[in-house]
Amino acid sequence: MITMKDIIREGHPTLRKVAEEVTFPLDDASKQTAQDMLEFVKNSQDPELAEKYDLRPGVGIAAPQIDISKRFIAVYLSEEENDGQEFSRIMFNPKIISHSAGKTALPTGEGCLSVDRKVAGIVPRAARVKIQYFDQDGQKHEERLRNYPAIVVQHEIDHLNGVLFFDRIDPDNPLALPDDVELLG
Ligand SMILES: CNC(=O)c1cccc(C)c1Nc1nc(N2CCN(c3ccccc3Cl)CC2)nc(N2CSC[C@H]2C(=O)NC)n1
Ligand code: NI
Repeated sequence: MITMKDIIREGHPTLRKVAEEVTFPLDDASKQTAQDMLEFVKNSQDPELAEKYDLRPGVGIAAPQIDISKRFIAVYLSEEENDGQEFSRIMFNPKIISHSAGKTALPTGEGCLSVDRKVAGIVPRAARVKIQYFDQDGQKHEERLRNYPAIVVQHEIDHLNGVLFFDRIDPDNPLALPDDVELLG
C-alpha cells in the first residue's frame, strides 16, 4: 500500500517535470500502481486508516507524486464531499479539451500532499472543464466536470505538467478575488 513515505515533496525534481504519456496496452505495474493510488486516496479519508498509517487526507493524487513521471491520476470524492454523488476515477493521459472562461476557486485555498506547508491564497481554475482520458483498458472517455471535481482534476493534471497549486496564486495579492473568479460555495 502507498503511504506518506512514498510521496515526494516540494523540491524533488520529479514534481517539476512534464510526465510521459502512458502507452496501451498498459503494463501490469502501471495498472497496479494506479489502483494503489486510488486506494491511498480512499484510505486517507478514513479516520481510522489515516490515523493507523499516518496518512494526510486528500481527494486526489498524481503518479509524479510517487516519483513516477507518467501521465495518470486518481481522484476520489465520497458522496458527502460531492453533493451526494460519489466521484471515483483513475485517468490515464487525461487532458482538458475545452474549458469555461469563468473561473472558480476553493474559498479556503488549496493543499497538496507534496507541499508540507500551508500556502494561503486563491487558486483560480476553470469553473467547468471538458476532459478526455483513457481508462486502464484503453477505453477513451470524455466528461464535463464542474465544482469540486473540476478543481481537483485540474490540480492533479497540473502535477503531470510540473505545476504546483501555489504557482497559480497571485504573489502580489494572494487573497484577492479576481473579478472573473467565483468562489466554490
Ligand atoms: C490551505 N487551505 C486548505 O488546504 C484548505 C483548508 C480548508 C478546506 C479546504 C477545502 C482546503 N483546501 C483543500 N482541502 C483538501 N482536502 C480537504 C480535507 N479532505 C478530507 C479530510 C479528512 C477526511 C476526508 C477528507 Cl475528503 C481532503 C481534501 N484538498 C485540497 N486539495 C486541493 S485540489 C486537491 C485537493 C487535495 O487532495 N489536496 C491534498 N484542498
Ligand atoms: Ni497536489
